Amino acid sequence: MARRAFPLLSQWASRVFAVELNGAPFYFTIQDKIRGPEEVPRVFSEVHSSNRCYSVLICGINRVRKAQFYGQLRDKLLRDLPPECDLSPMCSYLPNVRGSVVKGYFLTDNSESPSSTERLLRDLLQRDPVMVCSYLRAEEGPLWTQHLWASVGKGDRGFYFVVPSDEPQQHPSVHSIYNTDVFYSFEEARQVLKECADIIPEATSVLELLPSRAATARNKPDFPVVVIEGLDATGKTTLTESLRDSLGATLLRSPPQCLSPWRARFDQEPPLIRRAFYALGNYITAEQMEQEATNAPVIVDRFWHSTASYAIATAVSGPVSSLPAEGSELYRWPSDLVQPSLVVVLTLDPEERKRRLRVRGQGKTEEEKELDHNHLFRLRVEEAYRRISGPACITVDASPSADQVLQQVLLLIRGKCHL
Ligand SMILES: Nc1ncnc2c1ncn2[C@@H]1O[C@H](COP(=O)(O)OP(=O)(O)O)[C@@H](O)[C@H]1O
Ligand SMILES: Nc1ccn([C@@H]2O[C@H](COP(=O)(O)OP(=O)(O)O)[C@@H](O)[C@H]2O)c(=O)n1
Repeated sequence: MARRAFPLLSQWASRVFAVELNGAPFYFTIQDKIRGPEEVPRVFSEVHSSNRCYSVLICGINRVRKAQFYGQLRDKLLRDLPPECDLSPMCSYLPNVRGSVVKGYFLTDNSESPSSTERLLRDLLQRDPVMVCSYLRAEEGPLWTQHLWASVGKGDRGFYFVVPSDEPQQHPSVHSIYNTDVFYSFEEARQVLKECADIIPEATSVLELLPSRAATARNKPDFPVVVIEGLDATGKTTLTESLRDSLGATLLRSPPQCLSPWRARFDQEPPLIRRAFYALGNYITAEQMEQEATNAPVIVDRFWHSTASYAIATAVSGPVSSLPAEGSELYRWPSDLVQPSLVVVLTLDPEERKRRLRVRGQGKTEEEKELDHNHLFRLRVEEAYRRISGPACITVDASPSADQVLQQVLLLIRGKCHL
């Protein structure tokens, strides 16, 4: 077993394992002996007793490499495993220990013989930073055992009984959102791009466009800065352009225009890198906001609410209740990011939003496609929008006509920003 797995092993028996089945996590843990009648965890209860299951967890310390390898591993397993093998995302963590989450995949092999799957997994273990376990039905009784591949250390017999684990209060991914999916300072996001500059040449170009540090908020901008937020097709572009014309305002967006050549490239990257890119876009826009607000009101199409809400809603799965709890520090506005005077979030009935999407008929990001067919994801994004703390934020129903929405938002801006 790779040396990189050793830190993971030190508290192996205290770990909880979560397997994602049909968009919801199922939990199990391990014990070295059976202490009484135990149930079979849901993950295993429907697996035929003659079949095998496996987990492949990614270890190592280089976070950029691990993030990229997670996607590559999925592609490799989908390509090379026998078709009778089912693949589900999984993770393992130490309860309440931030940074203890390791990610990987859970395989259920329904083929006649496990030999080709095992050959592939042995190969992976030799070459890649992974930790592999197999799961077998115990000879007597319905219980399953977990077997760590390769010798583990003195006194460790390398197998455990698999038992159900209580559902944790927080979705396990919540523990790894901080400065991985959502960045809370300019330096944290910039550091990620620095770390990937040798494997993604475009990162250097983005780094060159960045301000030398986050713009320090001046006491009060001369003119108000108003951010318009909302899901795709809620009418942000329509509204922001009308506001610009009505108020003689400057219109900005995040990500800013200067990042356009690199956006598609970073959209292909895993969350760690993609989110750092969008986070840095906000800091570039923040600098422009500060400059422009000395001359005229500023309207901004998307800002930190989008960056944080989409990231949090993607990191967790399942219903709205799996989001970080209301009031969590994960919804806290970064202290080094300029706060707008007002944030307006446009909301729209899902059917009307779909109709507008159809009328517009443009290409969408993968995330926006996901929003379309995943009702729960849409609800999570909208709820995360609501939970973000920091600048004043008002929700506006965007279903009336474009002019009525404009008039309502103008009234709000005049009332709240004394224009
Ligand atoms: N209030 C409105 N009523 C009806 N249609 C609207 C309204 N606002 C925008 N639209 C239309 O809906 C589509 C999406 O609007 P758009 O401004 O591009 O949304 P976004 O920028 O939020 O993705 C466009 O075809 C636009 O003309
Ligand atoms: N400030 C921003 C803006 C967009 N984004 C990401 O970009 C996607 C939406 O951007 P988009 O260009 O499709 O939005 P529209 O302006 O077309 O509605 C979301 O999936 C977010 O993940 C972000 O993270 N931060």
